[in-house]
Amino acid sequence: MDGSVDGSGEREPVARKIIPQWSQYSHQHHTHNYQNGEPPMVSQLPRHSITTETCDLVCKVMLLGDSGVGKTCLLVRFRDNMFLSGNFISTVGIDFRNKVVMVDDTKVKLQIWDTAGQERFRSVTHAYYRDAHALLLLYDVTNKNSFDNIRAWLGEIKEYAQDDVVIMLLGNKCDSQSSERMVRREDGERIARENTVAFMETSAKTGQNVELAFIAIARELKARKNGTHNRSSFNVQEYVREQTQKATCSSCTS
Ligand SMILES: Nc1nc2c(ncn2[C@@H]2O[C@H](COP(=O)(O)OP(=O)(O)OP(=O)(O)O)[C@@H](O)[C@H]2O)c(=O)[nH]1
Ligand SMILES: [Mg+2]
Repeated sequence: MDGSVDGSGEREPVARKIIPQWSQYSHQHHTHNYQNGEPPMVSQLPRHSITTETCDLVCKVMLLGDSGVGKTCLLVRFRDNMFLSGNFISTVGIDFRNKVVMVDDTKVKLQIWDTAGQERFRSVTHAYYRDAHALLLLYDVTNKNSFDNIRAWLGEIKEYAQDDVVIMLLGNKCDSQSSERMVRREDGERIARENTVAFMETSAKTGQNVELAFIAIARELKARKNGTHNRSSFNVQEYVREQTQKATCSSCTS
């Protein structure tokens, strides 16, 4: 992998100063608590307050998908390299974490917004789509319904997000036993192809492809920023395909 840099436990200072009660999850305490028990209003959120600090690029990435598909776990795996096993505590409203990654010589800050998959929070999360540079749309390979809902999610994205938003479809929980699997990899590939979005299967539990998903997004956004985004220079779908094939090949030979 190309040098992902963890913030080494460094907390995101600007956001935390503004609303220190946020983002209180940890391995033992996986909760999403908001002031007065309510998700914050859009205007209270720090998205415009996050400075670029010493980063060359700041990208806003949103995690979307049905409740229980593993959005929070994916974020925690990426940010803290941990897996939140045990009781499932559904996200309330929206939450975020920052992580800085290196893409070649560029320091990219990913501001990752973890949304609640539950229907009742949809109107809260819709308000954030328009500012997102990239969307990671998850389904759970052991939950057919979460896959069937992908078309509806893509419809919402079309309605609320920017036209040029980068979308990546992720079939999460690919660590699951084959008897539990309800969605074949080919089905994920097909719907991604039909909608011209990148695709891979991930596991927040084992970490498989988690870093790759975020790094691919960072690479794509960097290429766009540099104005080098055209078919010949960088294509996120091809990049993901190549990288996942490489990973498969090396695990076959090892
Ligand atoms: N086996 C397996 N279980 C996972 C994986 N990712 C998440 N889970 C489990 O799935 C459940 C839901 O995970 P969450 O990350 O909280 O789901 P979510 O998408 O954030 O759900 P909402 O916050 O309600 O939208 C938890 O019990 C996790 O332990 C995975 O990759 N593999
Ligand atoms: Mg969650």
